[in-house]
Formats: sequence, structure tokens, C-alpha cells
Amino acid sequence: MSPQNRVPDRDGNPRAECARAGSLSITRESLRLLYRLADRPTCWRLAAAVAAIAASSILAALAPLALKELIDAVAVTGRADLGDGPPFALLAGALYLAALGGSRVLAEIRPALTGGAEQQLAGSIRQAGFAHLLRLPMAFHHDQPSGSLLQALQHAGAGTRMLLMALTGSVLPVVVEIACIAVILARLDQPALAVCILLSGAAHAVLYARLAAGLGTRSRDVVQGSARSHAIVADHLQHLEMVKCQNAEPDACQRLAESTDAERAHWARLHRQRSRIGIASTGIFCAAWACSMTLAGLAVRDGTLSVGGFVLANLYVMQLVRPIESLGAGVRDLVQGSEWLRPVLGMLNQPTEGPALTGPAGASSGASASTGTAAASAASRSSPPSLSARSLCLRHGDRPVLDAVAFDVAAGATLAIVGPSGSGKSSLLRAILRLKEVERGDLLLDGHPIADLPPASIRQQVGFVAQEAALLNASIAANIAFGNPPSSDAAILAAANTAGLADLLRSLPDGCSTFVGERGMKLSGGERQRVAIARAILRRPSLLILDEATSMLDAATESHVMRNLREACRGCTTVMAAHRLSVVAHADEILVLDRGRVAERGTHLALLAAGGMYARTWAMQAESAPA
Ligand SMILES: Nc1ncnc2c1ncn2[C@@H]1O[C@H](COP(=O)(O)OP(=O)(O)OP(=O)(O)O)[C@@H](O)[C@H]1O
Repeated sequence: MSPQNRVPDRDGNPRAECARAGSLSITRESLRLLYRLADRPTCWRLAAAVAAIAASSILAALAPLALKELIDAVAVTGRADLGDGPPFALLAGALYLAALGGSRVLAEIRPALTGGAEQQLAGSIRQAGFAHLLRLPMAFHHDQPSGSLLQALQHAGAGTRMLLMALTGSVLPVVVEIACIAVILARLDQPALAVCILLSGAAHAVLYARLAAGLGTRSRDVVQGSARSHAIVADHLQHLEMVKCQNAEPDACQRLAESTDAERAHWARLHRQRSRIGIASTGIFCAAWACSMTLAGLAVRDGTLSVGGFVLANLYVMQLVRPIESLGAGVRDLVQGSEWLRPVLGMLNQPTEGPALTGPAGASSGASASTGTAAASAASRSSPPSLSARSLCLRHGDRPVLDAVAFDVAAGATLAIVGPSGSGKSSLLRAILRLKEVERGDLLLDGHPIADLPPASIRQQVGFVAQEAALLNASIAANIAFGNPPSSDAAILAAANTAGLADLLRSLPDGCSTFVGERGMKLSGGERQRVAIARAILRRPSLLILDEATSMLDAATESHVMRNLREACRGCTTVMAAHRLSVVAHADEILVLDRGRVAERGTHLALLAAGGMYARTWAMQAESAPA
């Protein structure tokens, strides 16, 4: 299957094989995944739980045998002989109680053993899912609401618990118990009775196999519905300011209400399907019980079965109710738990961008990070790469974005990309970072096709400042240090000062320790951009990529920050996109993009002299600039 086919749909379910696989194969895949993730203590705990379950089930199955002996002894002597010595009836009674009690005690030990295993596996699956999500290409994330991904990770934990509960609490004990009962019933030497019970078992198997498929579909609908609702909540919370300014709170609530209604309908269908299985199971049991008792009664009348044997047959048939009900519940939970895990399995089946780097983030980009000023850090960075493009074509889905773009940037030189909005500037920068794959042509880093280089090894040498500064809900210092080699407070402060944050930090009571809020909402747009620039400076990149990095700064601050940035990253190869042409005037070459094609190229002065698109834009901006 080609990678494109593995891109997920908008409902949170990958369009990979996983989304089409039947419930049974999803259950198999879920169990394989849990097996891979189980650590040694969990394996031991589960092995002990299985042993306890098997012993409990065997004791439960044997208990009626002791009762039969007790009843037969009483029936033969007419009374339970409590006279001389330990009588047989007393022994049989004691064994009956011991078997019942032992079975219960062992059954109670199971949750204590499986509880720890459930916690470990649920935690590990979330960890594995999150780690994998981070390594999936941006194309996956562009098509996937983050709320539904979050919900998929949560469902994975719940699904894991449900699967383990179903296996260790229902399916496994019941299978052992039914096997024991089958052996005992066979030894009663009542073939008609045995056939009757076997037929009932077969009918149940057919019932579960047929209804489990329907249950899988209903469970999948519930999971998708819930993912949709989560995506709606996350989407509106992330854009709360816009929702408020649009007075759109009722619209947002309405969207969630519609999704919740659909979800409720899916749940109702799931519950109906579960009830259908339960009712059909009870019907089969009643028919089997009526047949068995009729046959056992006839055998007692004909003298081929003792009274104890009749009671035993009755007990076992009755005792089959609970296991068969448990088995039904177990199968239902197994199917449902697997469906809860399906989205994460789908995610884990998606091919990642390439191997992640091991060791601390940015570790190789310079070990002397902890002390330096910007100048010292510039000296310690690895040598800058050259960058070139030949006939580069790129598309987003069916839309061509770049067409036959070519350029050469020597090591340490600066290439600027300008052009109207939507002309493909950001897409080109993302192609260099391998956040977007090239469709045709070559993009070469130091002569190596970027498509052949692991994304992590490219990004390790890059300092990237995006159009919208991405800040985590942490302190300013933590945001500057994020993903960079371990740095001292002095180095972080130096980077912040270089990025023009000195005045801001002085004005904040907590300085660099000030929390910036979710997505940096407690800072202004320009402050967020400067924190992102400080992060890039601290990285001591050999390749600097700036996408409208200073678009939110006033002209004076922009010129000050850009001067500092050039000084701090002196010697870096730089590729920058900007609308404000004054920012790119110093570049060694300026590429003017128009609808994905290179319309003009040259230095600032050459482009002005050419009197084309660049010169017209320059004149327009000069006119509107404040004196
Ligand atoms: N993930 C995406 N999926 C589909 N189309 C996209 C995606 N990202 C960008 N595009 C489209 O690609 C085209 C180029 O976008 P790009 O962001 O590269 O332009 P730009 O020159 O950087 O624009 P701006 O100056 O406004 O930032 C646009 O028409 C845009 O709609």
C-alpha cells in the first residue's frame, strides 16, 4: 500500500487496512500490540493471574462433583452419617465447600494481579501512541483534528483495560470451566445429555460470531462519534477568542450538541446490539436446559442415572448459565475493547518520517552551549551547508504550488524569497525542512538530495522561526530552551537579549520564569516571535530558516532584532521569506515568486534596476512607510 493510501480520513480513522479490518483481526492485532508493550513484571502478573483463573475455574467446575457424592451418600444411607470416624458424606461436604471457597478466593486475587498490568499497558500504549504521533509526517496531521487524536489515545487506555478484563475475567475462566464441565458431563455416560449441551455451546458460538460483527460496527460508530465530539471541543477551545468575538458561543454549543446527539444514537444502537446478544444467549440456554432436564429425568426413570447424577446434571446445566453469560459479556467486551484500540492501531500502522534522533534534543549541535554569548555560540556551530534546487515542483493534494523553481545558495550565504501571499514561500521553506515532500526535481543540501536525508538529521542543524511563533504552555526560559542542547540560565538570557527581549524581561516580575500561557497567549504577537527567535539563536544553527519571523514587530524593533540575529548567526546559511522588503535587502540573492514560479531573481539593487515586480513592491512599501 502506498504511503498516500495510508493517510487518515477526517473521522480519526486511518484509511489504511486497519480501518477496514474485521473485528477479529483487530482483536488479534490489539493483543499482539499489548504483548509487545508488556514489561517483565506485567508478564509475571498476567501469568500469575492466568494460573489463578485456571485454578479457580477448575475448582468451580469440580465443586458439583463433591455435591453429587454428598447427595448420593445421603440418598443411599437415608441420612448423612455423622457417627463413627470421618464419614464419606462429611468429607464430600467439606470438599464441596473447600472447592467453592477456594474458587472464590482465587477469583478475588485476579483483579489485584491484573490491575497493575492494566495500568502499565494503558500507560505504555499512550506513550507509544504519542511518540509515534510525533514522528508522523505533517501530511497526516493536516488531515487529522488534534481533538480526535487525543481521544484516540484516551480510548486506547480504556480499550486496553476492557480487553484485559474480558480476557482474564470472562473469556479465559469460562473456557477453562466449560472444558472441565464438558469432561465431567461426558463421564456421566449420558450421550444424549452431552450432545444437547454441546449443541447449545455450538449455538452460542454461532450467535457470538454473527452478532460480534454487528457489535464491532456499532462500537466503531461510537468511537468515531466520540472522536468527532472531542475534535469539536478542542477546535473551539483553541480558537476561543475568535468564538467570543463572533458571539458564536451558541453556534459552538450547537455543533457539539449535534455531534453529541449522533453519538447518543450510536451508543443506543450499541446497547441494543449488546441486549440482542444477551437475549439470544438466554433463549439458547433455556432451550438447552429444558432438553437436558427432560433427558436427565428420563434417564433417572429408566434407572440409568442416579438422583445425585440428576442433581449434578441440573447443577452443571445451571452452572453453564453464568459462564455462558460471562462468555457473552467477554466476547462483547473483547470486540468493544478492540474497537476502542482501532484508532491507535491505525495510527501505529502509519509510516513515520524516519528514525528519531536518540539522546537529548539538539545534542550534536554544540556541546559548549552552556556558557556562551551569542558570538561564542556562533563560533561553536557546525559548518554551514550549501543549498540548491533544480526544477523543483511541489503540490498540496491536486494543487500545484511550486513549479520548476531553481536556486543556489552557497554555504554561509543568504537567500530571500518574496512574493505575493499564496505564491508558495512557506511551502518552499517547509520542503527544505522535509515537513513537505517534494513532488519532482531536486532539493540538495550540501549536494545530497534532501529526500534521502533523515528529517531529524536535517532539522538538527536548522534554526527555524515560523510565521506563527509556536509557544508551549511553559515559562519563557523553557520555551527558549525547548529542543535545544542543555543550556545555562546565562546562555538563555543572552539569547533572549539578542532577540530583543531585554526590556520585556526587565518589566516582568518573574523575568524569564514567567509562564506564557497556552500557545503563548499571555504575550503579544511580537513578543512571541522574539521568544521563537531566541530559541533559534540558542540552537546555534548552521542553517537558519525564517518565515516572516519578524512580521509582527514594528519597523524599529524589527531592524534591531534582525541586526542582532544576523550577528548571532554570522556564517549561517540563511533562507528567509518576508513581505517587508526592507528585511531582505541585504540578502545575497532575492527570489521573487509569483504563483509558484520564479518571476525574478537578483540582488536588491539589481531587482530595483530591473524595474519589475520587486521594484514596484519596493516603491509601494516605501510610499506607505512612515517618514
Ligand atoms: N497543508 C496544505 N494543504 C493544502 N494546501 C495548502 C497547504 N498549505 C498551503 N497550501 C496552499 O499552498 C499555496 C501556497 O501556500 P504558502 O503558505 O506556501 O504561500 P505563502 O507564499 O507562504 O503565502 P503567505 O505569504 O500568505 O504566507 C496556497 O495557495 C495555500 O492555500
